[in-house]
Amino acid sequence: LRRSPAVAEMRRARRLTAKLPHPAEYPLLGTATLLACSQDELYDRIHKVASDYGPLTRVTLGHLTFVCVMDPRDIEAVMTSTKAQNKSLAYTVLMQVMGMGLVTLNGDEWRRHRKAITPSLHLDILKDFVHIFYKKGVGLASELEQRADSAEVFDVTPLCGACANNSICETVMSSDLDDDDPDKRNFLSNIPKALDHFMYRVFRPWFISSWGYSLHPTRYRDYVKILNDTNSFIQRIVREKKETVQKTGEPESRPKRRRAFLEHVLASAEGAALDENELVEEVKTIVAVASGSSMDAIALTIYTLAIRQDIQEKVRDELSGVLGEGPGRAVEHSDLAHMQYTECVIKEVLRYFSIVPLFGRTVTEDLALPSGFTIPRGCEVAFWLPYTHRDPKWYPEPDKFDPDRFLPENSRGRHPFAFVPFSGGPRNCVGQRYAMMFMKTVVAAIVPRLRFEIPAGGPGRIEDVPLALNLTIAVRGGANIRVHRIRQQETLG
Ligand code: HEM
Repeated sequence: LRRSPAVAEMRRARRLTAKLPHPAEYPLLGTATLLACSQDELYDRIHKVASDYGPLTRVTLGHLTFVCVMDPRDIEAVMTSTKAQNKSLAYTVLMQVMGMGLVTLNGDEWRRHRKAITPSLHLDILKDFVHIFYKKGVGLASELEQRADSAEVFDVTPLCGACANNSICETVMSSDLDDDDPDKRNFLSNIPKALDHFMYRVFRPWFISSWGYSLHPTRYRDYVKILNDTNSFIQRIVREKKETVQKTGEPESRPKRRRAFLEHVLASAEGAALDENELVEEVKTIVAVASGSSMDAIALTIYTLAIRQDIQEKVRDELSGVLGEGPGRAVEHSDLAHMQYTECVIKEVLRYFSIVPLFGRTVTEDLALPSGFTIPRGCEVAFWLPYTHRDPKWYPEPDKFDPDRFLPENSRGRHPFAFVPFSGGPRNCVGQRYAMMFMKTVVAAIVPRLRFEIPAGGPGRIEDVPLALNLTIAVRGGANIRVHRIRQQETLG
């Protein structure tokens, strides 16, 4: 675990950042009182602080000093600097929930894990996952069709969560896990609960240490049970897979198509660098980070299409051109390159909503930024993407939802770090290609089959969608929609 910086260093960091614009700070707690609110209010509160004091702001939480960096030129300097490759101290809590894997590790440990994991997320391996993504997308479509028959209004997020979680379980852990396995069901339902605990603690410094959290007995009991159940389920899967590989020489002898990510790691020379416990931690990390982000990205894409019927129709037109009329044929990997407009819509969703909006680093040596300020060592850095992704300097009319911004001719000249939904530099998202393939395939499975609509009383404009922050972004009050089956003659014109 990382230690807090020494007292002298913390004082220096506080002193040297004092001139940065910042909201009111109170003794001992700093700005924490401003941020200790419900998750429903959190997004708006942080965004107001960023808008009032950005693009370079100081926020203090207890003894920690954060510099919030929101200009793309400064973001690039931090994300690519060797002085800022370690994660923020706030990740100490995340480590307990997610495991000691890529998201939370630092230094040589992180480098060793990244080297062991990256080859098993290679394009050649991901290509074989497309048929699983498609199968799960069709499963989501049939769940939605049942709601179409009853004409009900419902929150689409949990269904997207089930689709994402099942895809991840099958592609990351095991392709032969039964959906009715009670441990698997318990595991999947625990992921969002674990992340809730994280968000609750991270903005309440008095709950950050385990001892502090144990003073809240009900929450703490629930938290410990979730952790124990999660660990034992993943241990079981890793052991089973390892035994199979040792006993039968699998997965080398098994058709490549049916292998999950974990089996690739176990079979690879690079993966041998991780022992069984490290592998458990890594799987825990990947499942946790991939599931919430993929769920919210799909739910927000559907919600956006429900609000913007014109964009929904354009996506459907493009898909019928690629896959054929009606539901079309099954998506193949080679089809994805022909879904240019669909990709632009997904990228605009990632810009507009910044699915993982907040993450951070720590600065190990003084770090000079292009804007002129030097971040003192011992400071934590926070990135708040909703500010960066809506900066009018890079996105004219930033509050307008416009997928055409991502056409190649309209992206020219934009700073590469003005669009960082997957972070950037050496610690970027290792699953970014997986995520884009998953989202495109699921959209291609559902949009030809169903029409999405916002019920009366819902937001008429994307600008009016209220957002909640729970590590990832979701629609406050639920992504409530209504769906209709698409009849064949409608698509035939
Ligand atoms: C829409 C979906 C996704 C979004 C928006 C997203 C975004 C991000 C962001 C912003 C980070 C940096 C976090 C930080 O610095 O603390 C990150 C890291 C990471 N993501 Fe993703 N992610 C997505 C999906 C996935 C998927 C599907 C996987 C795995 C298959 C994945 C695995 C990871 C891992 C392992 C890291 C840590 C990388 C490292 O530090 O070396 N993510 N992601």
